Amino acid sequence: MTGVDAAERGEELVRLAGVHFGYDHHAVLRGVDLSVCERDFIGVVGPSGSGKTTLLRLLLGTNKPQHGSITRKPGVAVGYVPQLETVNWNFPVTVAECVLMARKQRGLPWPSRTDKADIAAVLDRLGIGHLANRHIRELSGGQQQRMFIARALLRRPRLLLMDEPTSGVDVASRHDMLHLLTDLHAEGVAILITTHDLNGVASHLPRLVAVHGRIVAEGTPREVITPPVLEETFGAPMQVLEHLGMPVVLDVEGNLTRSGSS
Ligand SMILES: Nc1ncnc2c1ncn2[C@@H]1O[C@H](COP(=O)(O)OP(=O)(O)OP(=O)(O)O)[C@@H](O)[C@H]1O
Repeated sequence: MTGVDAAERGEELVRLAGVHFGYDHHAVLRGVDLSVCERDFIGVVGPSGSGKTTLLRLLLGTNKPQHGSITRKPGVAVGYVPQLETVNWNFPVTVAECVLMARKQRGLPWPSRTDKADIAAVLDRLGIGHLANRHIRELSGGQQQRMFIARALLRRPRLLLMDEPTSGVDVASRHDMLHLLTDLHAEGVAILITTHDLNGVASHLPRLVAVHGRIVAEGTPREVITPPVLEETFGAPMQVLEHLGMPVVLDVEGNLTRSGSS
């Protein structure tokens, strides 16, 4: 990092250096150098299958690098919010029970009084306190997303990793989600999300990482949302205009695009 970056971004929480990772010897990410710092709010963009979720799991620690190293600041709790499509919604649990899973390592199958109070507080904070006893399947997509954020927050994370927090929700819910994440960031939580939405989400974030089997570019939206970087990342030519000081991505026909894959 440059001196300016280091001052603005704060101390490093996790650093990947020369990381390679693949499934069954099929390489997914190669030569990844990436730092996530205490004041970061990062969006990871790239087409489907480019390695975004794999990168999140490396940062979380559930994927171990085959080459290279991952250094973590000791004692940093990391919260993870999965992509909703990957969740088994038939699992017979209520919202409160699902959130309590964040504390399962404490060994008790039932919640303590402190657990109950903490769960109620975090669900209220996320505006879903009234849904605590509902089955998880009965929630809307936006509410399910909030439930997983509640579960992640119960661990009091310094770093929150979220896979596609705005996919499949309407514009108002997307707006609410970005507000919530901005508030958490202002409270001192470092945030890294993946997104396919270049115009609605990525261009509003302070820092972006473009991924396609490797890190193609990293920096501010103005540095990353450029025709050469987008073409290298998404494999398709795109135009970039500027509107109210922010980049706006259009496909070759001049239509607004959510990502290179749509
Ligand atoms: N558990 C797994 N076993 C084998 N291959 C996997 C596994 N998870 C992911 N892959 C493969 O690794 C590649 C990268 O997947 P990853 O989920 O990281 O991509 P992504 O950028 O998050 O995609 P999307 O935007 O569709 O969520 C893909 O080719 C995928 O099929």
